[in-house]
Amino acid sequence: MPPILSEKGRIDDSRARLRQPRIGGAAAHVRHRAAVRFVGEIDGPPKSGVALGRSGHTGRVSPALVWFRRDLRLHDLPTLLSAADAAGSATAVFVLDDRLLRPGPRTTFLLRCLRALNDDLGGRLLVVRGDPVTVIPRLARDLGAGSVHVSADHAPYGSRRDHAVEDALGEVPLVRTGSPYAVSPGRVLKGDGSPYRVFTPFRKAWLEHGWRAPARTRASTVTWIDPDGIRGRASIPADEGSLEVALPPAGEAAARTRWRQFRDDALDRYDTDRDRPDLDGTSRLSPYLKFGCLHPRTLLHDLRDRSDPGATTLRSELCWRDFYADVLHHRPDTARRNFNGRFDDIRYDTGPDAERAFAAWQQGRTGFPIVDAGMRQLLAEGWMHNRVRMIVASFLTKDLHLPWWRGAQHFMDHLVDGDLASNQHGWQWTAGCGTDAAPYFRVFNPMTQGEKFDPAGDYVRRWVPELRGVPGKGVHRPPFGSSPGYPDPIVDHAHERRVALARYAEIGSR
Ligand SMILES: Cc1cc2nc3c(=O)[nH]c(=O)nc-3n(C[C@H](O)[C@H](O)[C@H](O)COP(=O)(O)OP(=O)(O)OC[C@H]3O[C@@H](n4cnc5c(N)ncnc54)[C@H](O)[C@@H]3O)c2cc1C
Repeated sequence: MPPILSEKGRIDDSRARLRQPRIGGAAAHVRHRAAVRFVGEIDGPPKSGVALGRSGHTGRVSPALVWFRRDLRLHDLPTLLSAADAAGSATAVFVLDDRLLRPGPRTTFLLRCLRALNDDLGGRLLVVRGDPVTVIPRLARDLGAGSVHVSADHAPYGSRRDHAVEDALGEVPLVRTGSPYAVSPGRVLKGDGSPYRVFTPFRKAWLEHGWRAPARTRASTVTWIDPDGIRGRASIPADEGSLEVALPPAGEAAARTRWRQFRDDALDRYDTDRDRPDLDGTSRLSPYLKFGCLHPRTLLHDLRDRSDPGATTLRSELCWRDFYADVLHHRPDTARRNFNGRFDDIRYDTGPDAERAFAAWQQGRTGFPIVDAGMRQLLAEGWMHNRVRMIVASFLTKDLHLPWWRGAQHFMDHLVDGDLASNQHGWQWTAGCGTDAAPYFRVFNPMTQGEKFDPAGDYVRRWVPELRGVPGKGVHRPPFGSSPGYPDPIVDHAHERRVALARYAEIGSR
């Protein structure tokens, strides 16, 4: 069954939903097969290379445009089914949108993923630079495209942009199929139609809602048009020479390899190891999920027969990702503002001392070893372990009394997986002002957190060379002045905890 289009090409999933079972239901596979049969390749043997020219389907003459954004893969990509269903051939396009491409490790990783996608498409990725609102309609016109196919973007900028593109396309429909989430934002609602604000009931409803089976797609699902000679074609920019961040290998093949490795070697222990920054205990799939080199549905499908603690915990973590996207979808203002407006009145530190403290936090020179290790890992790898993200965020907001959004901005500048929904709400959760927030009185003690989750001190010694001479877990409480080059603590944690609680009490009574 083809995607069902309503006015202006928006997908009306409600009918499709009724007919499609979820969580790997067999009928979902049948649908995918039926949808692309005229292309004749989805279940057949792979062709050598990427198919060229017309598929032989004569009923539809206009080619399609497949616009890649946060879905830089070819497997399990429903957009390809919708394009194959709509047209005999398609142009694959990516728009280098300067509003999103700030120099930094995330952009470098994205460009590497684009190169990998281009290779997977046999060099047939059309890259253009500019504002998608003008570029996409111009391309559609130039190429005589009958439809433009995308995965839906639910983030504030992306959804505004897509509505503007849709308006500028006029008669040519923008066909949204799927999204970067297992369950698209806005789908899981309470009985009264309102959104969830608390994770645990959301997860229950999310599990009951379920997700579709993976879309059976590959490069040859669509007959790709050679973009050579198309007006405005740009090349994929070269890597920044100065980048000193150690990035993971980019692209879909690397993502799938990492997933298999994690699933086969570490998933069994994930529920216990995931809080240990000294171990390689988490999947490190977040950069791939960020750019859609891998879809969470693919992972959830692989986990479908597993109810062991490791698989159950991973399913739950993937649900957090969907939850935060859902929260941001319903409350786009929370990208910049407190989810809980009561926190608008909290007092922050300002002035030169506060700025010095912020700089020390950014550079990993606070004198709190686990905080400094995390901040240095962020600068070196563009990634930080989840437990340590919580510790450094708690430290910034509750020990240094600085606003969460300053820390969130620093994270967005450096994280390869930097994602508005997960980042802003991860910060708000820790600061106490978010949905489902940690109680405001929970102030992480960086020393005891370090001793508990980095019990032998290996994580700290890896990232803070000045402390390599301090053995065992003593590294979390180095004696004052004992390690040359390493700063003494910039604040007294016990005192700052009391200050934080007093400031929370002030807003609590208003
Ligand atoms: C202050 C703060 C900021 C954060 N910023 C981001 C961000 O910008 N981008 C981002 O992807 N994650 C963010 N997270 C969530 C989490 O830290 C990362 O997703 C995780 O560390 C990525 O490593 P992993 O892939 O090995 O995770 P795993 O433990 O292997 O988890 C698998 C996947 O589940 C999802 N996931 C796991 N935990 C969370 C969570 N708490 N919230 C949302 N999704 C989760 C991620 O997609 C992750 O890749 C943030 C958390 C905090 C506390």
